[in-house]
Amino acid sequence: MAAEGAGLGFSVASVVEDVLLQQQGTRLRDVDLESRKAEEAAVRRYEAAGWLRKTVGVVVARDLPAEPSDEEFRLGLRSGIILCNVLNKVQPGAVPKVVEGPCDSAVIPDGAALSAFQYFENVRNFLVAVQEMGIPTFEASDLEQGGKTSRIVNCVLALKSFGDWKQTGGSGVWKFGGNIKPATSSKSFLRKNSEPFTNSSSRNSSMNEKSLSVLAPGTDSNKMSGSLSMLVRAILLDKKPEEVPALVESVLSKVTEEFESRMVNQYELRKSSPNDFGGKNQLKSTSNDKKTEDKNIKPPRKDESWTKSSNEESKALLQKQRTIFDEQQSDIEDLKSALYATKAGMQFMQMKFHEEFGNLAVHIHGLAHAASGYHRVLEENRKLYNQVQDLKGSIRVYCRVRPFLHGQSSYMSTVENIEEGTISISTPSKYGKGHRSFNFNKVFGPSATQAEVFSDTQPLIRSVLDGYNVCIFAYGQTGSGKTYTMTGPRQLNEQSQGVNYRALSDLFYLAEQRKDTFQIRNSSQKGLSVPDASLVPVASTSDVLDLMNLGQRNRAVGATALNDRSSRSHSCLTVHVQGRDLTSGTIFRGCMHLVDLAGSERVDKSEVTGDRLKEAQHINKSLSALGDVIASLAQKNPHVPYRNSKLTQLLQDSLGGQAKTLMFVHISPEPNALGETISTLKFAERVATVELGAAKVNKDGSDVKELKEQV
Ligand SMILES: Nc1ncnc2c1ncn2[C@@H]1O[C@H](COP(=O)(O)OP(=O)(O)OP(=O)(O)O)[C@@H](O)[C@H]1O
Repeated sequence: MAAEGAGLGFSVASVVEDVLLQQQGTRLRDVDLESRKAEEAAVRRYEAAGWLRKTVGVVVARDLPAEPSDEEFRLGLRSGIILCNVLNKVQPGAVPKVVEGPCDSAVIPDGAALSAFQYFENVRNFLVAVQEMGIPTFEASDLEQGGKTSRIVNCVLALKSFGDWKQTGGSGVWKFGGNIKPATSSKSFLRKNSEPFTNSSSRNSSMNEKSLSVLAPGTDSNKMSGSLSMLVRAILLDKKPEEVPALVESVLSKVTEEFESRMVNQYELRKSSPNDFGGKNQLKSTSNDKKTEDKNIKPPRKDESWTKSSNEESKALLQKQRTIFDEQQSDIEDLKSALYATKAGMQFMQMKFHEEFGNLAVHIHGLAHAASGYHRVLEENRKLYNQVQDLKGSIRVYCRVRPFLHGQSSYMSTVENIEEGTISISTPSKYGKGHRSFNFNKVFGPSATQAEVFSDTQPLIRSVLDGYNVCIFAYGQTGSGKTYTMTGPRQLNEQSQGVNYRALSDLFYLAEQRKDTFQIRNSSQKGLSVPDASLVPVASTSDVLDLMNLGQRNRAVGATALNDRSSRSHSCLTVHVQGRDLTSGTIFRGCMHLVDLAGSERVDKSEVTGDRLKEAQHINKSLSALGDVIASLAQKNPHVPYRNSKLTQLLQDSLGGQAKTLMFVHISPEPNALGETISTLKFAERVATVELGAAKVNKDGSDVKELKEQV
């Protein structure tokens, strides 16, 4: 087998030869073999020399004999002049300038050194040129003594083959096969230019032995096969048959080892000289051994394709990374601008916030100022309001006439006339029919509604929240309508509700209205002056009414001649109120007494005896004491007899001072009650006269009217 890996730069045959030579040592000096090899080498050398002489002419090739020895061949070509000239003949212009040495005409003695200039220029230029052409080269040192002439011969014969190919028209692909042993030195020559054929991809394919023998007949392929056979025969000649397998195995092992070593060297060389990769592969030896070809060629192909795909992958990867980088860069820019926008927005918001905050502070300041002004006005209003109430009198007496009850319509009423604050009563006299008039703050006739009766009372409820004490009580003989005025009939509805409901309703309503400025709660600072009385916190009108019903159930009730459901005791409900002005912190305390007195009839009229008589006497006593207190207050007496009865003690804080007292005096229209009616009216008028007298200066209403308008 004489296959060559042209692209690898060494031949399998040469490897085998080297190994065999090493293996056999002196045995290879077999005379026959040596002579045969020498003969073959000489034939090739002569062929090369003959072609050189013929191509460059005898003048130029004067130093090269037609059949030179190894030394003569080396010395003849050592100046590089013949080589450059022959190359220019084959490939014109391949070596642009051939240096003709000064002693080119002189016979160069053996071993004499050429000028460095010639050596460097000519040989270098030649080697570079043939390398570019893809022709197997040799080492410059091969031209020196001890160099391998066979490689120079190979190069020349390859050049000859190329020249022949060109002379035949240069069609197709030039192929060269031979026992080429190109230089394996790390020294590489740069190509000055490139020939079209060297770029042919087909040049990268190795040739098979058939094409080699056809295109390069007579070259050393067949000879090498013969040479190897001879070598093998020589090695095995003196061996015993049993030694042969081990020897063959040893040789093959060595061959494999050497081959692999050279392969590795070749790869390393290519790796270190990537630019020469194509160039070194330009010259393709042929081989019939397809397997060997694949074995030799595939690795560099793989290497090349791998490098190519690796480069492509790297490029793709790089491109991808660049794209990602660009995208990220763009995202960063977007984020940056969003950040700036947000920042600007925040700053704007902050500025606006400060602005709004400043405006708010100004508004709050204004509101605070207005609020304090409002409270000043409110306080003023409160004072004026209560001043009006004072001018209206601290003790006000109202008279109410009960209508005839069912079945009494045939009676003549004792009430002759009612005119705002004056009531006229018919009185029998010795001289015929007479009448008597009584003056009060107001007189309500039989047809007056509960709402009308309460209308004058309502303003005083506000005074309770302003810290005034108010006492409302009903006075009159039994059955005259006291309970009706204070509570209402048995069948209650919104219209028939009495003073108690309305007063309490207003009180809680006003308290609810003032809750933002006043904190209002019921309280009792001084304690209760009535034993067994209880103080219960309440939050609404219904709470109070529940308590009133409880008290009503405990109230002594009995049938009398004048009222089948007569109240035989006083009913007193007191509501304590404490308010605090949330702005000024001022605390107001007020209370309201709602009193339904027991009947004021005379004992004889009510036809009571025994315990009832005692009861009536107690009632009369307390009412009498009340009359005395009120009379004392009205007359501005320095001493007011509060302690004469439990009733007056209970009402002490609401009778006198700044307290407002409202007395509803009730009379019955029946003639048989005339005596009690006159008696009641006389008592009531006594209370009212002093107040009315004080108020008379304002009777025309100018001052009161003016104050009302201010409020
Ligand atoms: N203004 C009025 N309109 C209609 N009915 C009335 C009026 N005033 C009183 N009455 C009725 O007259 C009756 C007696 O009234 P009431 O019980 O209120 O008298 P009183 O003064 O409270 O009696 P006593 O002192 O005995 O408790 C009741 O049936 C009541 O409904």
